[in-house]
Amino acid sequence: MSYSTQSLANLLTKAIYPALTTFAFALVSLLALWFTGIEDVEPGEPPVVHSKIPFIGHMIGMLRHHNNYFTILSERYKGPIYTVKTFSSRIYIIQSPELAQAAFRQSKELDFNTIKSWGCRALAFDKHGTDIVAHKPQKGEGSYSIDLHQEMYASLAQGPNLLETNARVLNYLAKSLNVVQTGPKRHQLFRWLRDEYTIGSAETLYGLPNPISEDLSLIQSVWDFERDLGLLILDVFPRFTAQKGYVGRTKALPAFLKYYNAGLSKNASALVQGRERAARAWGLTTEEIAKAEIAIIMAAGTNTVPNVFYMICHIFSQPDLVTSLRNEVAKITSRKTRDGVEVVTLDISKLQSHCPLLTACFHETLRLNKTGASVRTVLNDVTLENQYLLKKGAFVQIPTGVMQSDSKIWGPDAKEFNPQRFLTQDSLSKEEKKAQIQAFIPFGGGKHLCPGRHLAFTEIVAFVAMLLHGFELSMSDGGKLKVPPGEFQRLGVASISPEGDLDVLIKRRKEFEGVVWEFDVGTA
Ligand code: HEM
Repeated sequence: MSYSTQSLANLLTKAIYPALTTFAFALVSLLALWFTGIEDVEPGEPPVVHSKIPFIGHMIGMLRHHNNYFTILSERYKGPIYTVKTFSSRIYIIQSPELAQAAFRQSKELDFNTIKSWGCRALAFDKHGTDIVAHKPQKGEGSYSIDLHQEMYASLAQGPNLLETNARVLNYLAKSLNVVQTGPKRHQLFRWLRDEYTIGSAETLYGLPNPISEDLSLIQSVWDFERDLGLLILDVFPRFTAQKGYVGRTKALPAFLKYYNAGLSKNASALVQGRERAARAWGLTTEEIAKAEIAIIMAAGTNTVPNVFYMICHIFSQPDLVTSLRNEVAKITSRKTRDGVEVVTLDISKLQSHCPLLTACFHETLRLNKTGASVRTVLNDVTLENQYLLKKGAFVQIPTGVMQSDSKIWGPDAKEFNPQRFLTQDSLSKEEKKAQIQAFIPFGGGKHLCPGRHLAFTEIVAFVAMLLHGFELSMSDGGKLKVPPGEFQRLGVASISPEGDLDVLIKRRKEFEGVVWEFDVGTA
């Protein structure tokens, strides 16, 4: 044997063979653990649900199926909670309504702020702003996120501020119906609602003038930002990977900056003024305040519009339902002549008490259409309901769509639109009723339950009530409205939008030609 052959043999025996053997042993052990299901989860942690491809399978599944991946997994695993492992990180997926509510209650250990601080990447915050948002206060200490939470929840809670906000948005929506006169108006329904609600929300939240009223092309920017939100949070070359969202946020910034620099926020709603107060108190700059606002105009519109769209489609595709609802709505409207003009007023304070079927249609739309998930991070090891160990650093995910369409909870017609289910809950057993109440989570839950839920109810239900009372809606060929299929549910999207738009005709009902519509929002 020559010297070089000898040293190669030495190298193989001394270094490469042992390394290869160790590697092969590790691989076989990992695969054995994989196939026996005993991966490195601790006793007490929820059971692991495997992907078909070891290690990277769940990652591929999420990239391929986005939100639908959790529906696919729920068909394979029916238990109350399970663990999904991707490399070294774990996600606990909750499928039981009772555990979901328990998780919402654990707001100290199961934290929402970490997720929110990721939003800083989507908003292109630098280190200064991110540090202020992400700061975790010690016991007894204050923070920006605590103050912001207080300001937002106080401004949108039932009371004078909310009445004022309701009045602003409904005044705008009444205007958009008053322009529909005797002849039918043709609209792409989703596009029309998207534009009217985005302009209306901007007027409501920021007053006049505001960045959107000054440049209507920013409506598209807000919706592009929402579409690319997941990719903007990932923040990997967003200029190329999330082109439209990137351009949208880049365009919105100077417009909001101009608004704040001109002192126009003195006209804003209590919500926007409260956000600014908290931001300035904790040292965020005007540029950072302006950067953040695209997220608020997005939060106000991107759930509202798909839900008002599908509520209208479900209702106007069923003529019998339209008749029943018109009877309800007629009870909360009045007609008077004022200064020679006939005015029809809808009293929104009576919506819930006098329109139970309409309210049930709202809930049923949210049940079918609100997807996405509430996500939390585990700050410290915690045991949920004295049973399931959740490890520090993991994620908890509560998939709304899975919970709200589970036939074990909602019955065999769980995938169908049936508003009656919300009117007949009292006839269910105590356990069945409790499961439905706990599984209905369109607005999330616990400390972070959506603060905009009262506003959302009013702006959606009052608008649909007026549309029912005073207008006919049909497809452009005169046929009754269709319910179009929903589009692919991208990760990060919270409510399902339609795959395409609906070409519709809107016209006044004969008996309401020439009247002026208005909403009575009540007084504090
Ligand atoms: C149908 C309409 C709406 C739906 C379905 C909806 C749903 C949600 C959900 C699921 C969350 C997260 C809760 C959690 O993870 O537990 C949330 C948070 C939030 N929503 Fe809404 N929302 C709607 C309308 C609105 C409106 C009109 C506003 C008004 C500005 C708004 C403002 C917010 C804000 C500021 C948060 C963050 C709360 C926090 O930081 O703790 N939402 N919403």
